[in-house]
Amino acid sequence: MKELEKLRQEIDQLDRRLLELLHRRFELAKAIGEIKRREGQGPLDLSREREVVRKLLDLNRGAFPEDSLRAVVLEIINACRQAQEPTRVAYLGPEATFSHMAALEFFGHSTEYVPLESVLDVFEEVESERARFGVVPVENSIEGTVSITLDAVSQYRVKVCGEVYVPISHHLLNQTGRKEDIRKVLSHPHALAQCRRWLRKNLPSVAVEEVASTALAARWAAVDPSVAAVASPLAARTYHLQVVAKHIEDYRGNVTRFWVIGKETPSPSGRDKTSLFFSVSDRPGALYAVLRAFAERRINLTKIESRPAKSEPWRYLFFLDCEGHVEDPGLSECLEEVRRHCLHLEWLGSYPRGDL
Ligand SMILES: O=C(O)C(=O)C[C@]1(C(=O)O)C=C[C@@H](O)C=C1
Repeated sequence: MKELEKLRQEIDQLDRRLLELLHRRFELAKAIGEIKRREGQGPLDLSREREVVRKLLDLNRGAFPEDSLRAVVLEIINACRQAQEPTRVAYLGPEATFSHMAALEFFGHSTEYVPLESVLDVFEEVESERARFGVVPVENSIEGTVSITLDAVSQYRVKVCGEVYVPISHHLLNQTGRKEDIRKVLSHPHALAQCRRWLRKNLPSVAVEEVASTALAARWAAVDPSVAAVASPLAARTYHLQVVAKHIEDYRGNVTRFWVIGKETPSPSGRDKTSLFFSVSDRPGALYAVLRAFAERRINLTKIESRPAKSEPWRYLFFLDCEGHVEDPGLSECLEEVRRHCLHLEWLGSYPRGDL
């Protein structure tokens, strides 16, 4: 037998074994689902999921690429969780936005997705429990905070229960893949801003127009041959577009952080983050007293940002993210002290940290 045939036979045998193992894993997850239902627990245990992924990544000594291993394992867990209870997830649509990519990364392909028109629609869908989770952008490494998300999280009765980082890379897409056919370029203002130099250099006389999302631009390009969209590779696949040019952003290392919002709190995973917001009285040292409480306990802050309180001019809400889980004794004691220095303090959630 030829060597190639022999190797293929071995792969076929291994694939059959993988399939058997997948079925067995699926049955075990269903049995766990039954126990959770009897005990009145929801199917999702984000901390356990992160632990399963981390254990396998730690064990990975072979040549199989880490990114691919992570994607395969997450997809298997997602299918098992979906078998326990179908999960409806809302995201900032339309299909093929970066929020959609974040949702797919977190919840996999076997989940029921609801694309919605605005960030507030996603919050409303989750608050009213029409969707169990929502995925919204919170911060971009170049453009900064998505203020509508911070404002909404302080107003709606939802919690932050996860985070996902998605590398942002823009492609120029149209129906033919030919630059000469382009009369107009459409995209979201952030995407256009991130590709401004490239567009000016490579398409100097072509009109550039802003639309509500990169995915909407791709939808336009799919029906108008004179239009090109600045959008994601997922948009190219979803709307059957050709790539005119890849990675046209002016800055590399562009990443967006997304929040997963819902009504549950993952248990501590050992690698968590906590988000909160607070207001302090208008006097010297008020903010310092809050920050000192974290500093004295050596609790690392990963972000702090102020937003107008809106109830009164020149009053602010401070949004803060720190390392740790609200159930960690050090952090819970810290928050007790912080509360004494604040006019108002609200905990927004503790969740496993996303992988950068
Ligand atoms: O361990 C559990 O609690 C399970 O339900 C199994 C499992 C998995 O497939 O590994 C599935 C869903 C949960 O979110 C966590 C893990």
